Amino acid sequence: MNRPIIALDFSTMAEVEGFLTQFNEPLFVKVGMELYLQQGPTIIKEIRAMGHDIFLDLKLHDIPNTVGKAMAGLGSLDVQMTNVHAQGGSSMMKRAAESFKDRNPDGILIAVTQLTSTSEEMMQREQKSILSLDESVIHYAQLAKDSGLDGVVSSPLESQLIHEHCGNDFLTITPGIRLNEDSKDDQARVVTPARAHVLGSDYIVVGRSITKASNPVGQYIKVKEEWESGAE
Ligand SMILES: O=C(O)c1cc(=O)[nH]c(=O)n1[C@@H]1O[C@H](COP(=O)(O)O)[C@@H](O)[C@H]1O
Repeated sequence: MNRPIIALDFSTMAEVEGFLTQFNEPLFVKVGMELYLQQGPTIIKEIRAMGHDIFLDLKLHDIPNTVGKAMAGLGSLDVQMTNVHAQGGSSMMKRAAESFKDRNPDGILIAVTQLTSTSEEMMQREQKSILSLDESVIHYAQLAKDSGLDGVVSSPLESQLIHEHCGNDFLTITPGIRLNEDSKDDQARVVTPARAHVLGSDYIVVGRSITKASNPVGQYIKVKEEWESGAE
């Protein structure tokens, strides 16, 4: 079972250090826009030096040339996973994959399908999509697969469908994870770690349930046990 990925949604190195030094094991952590855009590439070096694996989540979405060039930079950083937005299209994703894999052949490149903060009602009202949420996620997953990516980001609610359409080796990375007692915050499609296991997600991404807990290590262990056992 892959370790739960902890979203380090902090803005300073001091907060990151304060959080990570509580743990006595190598973690898989996510560095997102909030942290990377304020601390830059140094944060990657610092976290790698502490022995943790990194998912660099910048969700690149621009014209193919720009994303290709930006991915060349990210490919030179020592990260284990990174992502783009599938809505940027197949040419953009192909350029991203070429640039990233050229420099980091073992790195995992994934694409966001529909954000877990998006509901079906919102998708149809704001994106004017004629597809259902499931259809849209499958469409983008297939496009990402055909463009040479390793997997997609979605809610665990779509993991089974993605595996049915794109195969079991195509990775499903799933945020929007909440324990039963947690609030949903700004997420629309939420699932417990146990349910994500049952639905066949390959990775779960967990932020506030762990980072805002009074005992983050205890909460991480709880999430990990639920995720590994599939029982709440
Ligand atoms: O790409 C992501 O990681 C991502 C995609 C998505 O659809 N939804 C989503 O929540 N995320 C990220 O996953 C994390 C979820 O955080 P929490 O809601 O605090 O658990 C955040 O850092 C989001 O940026």
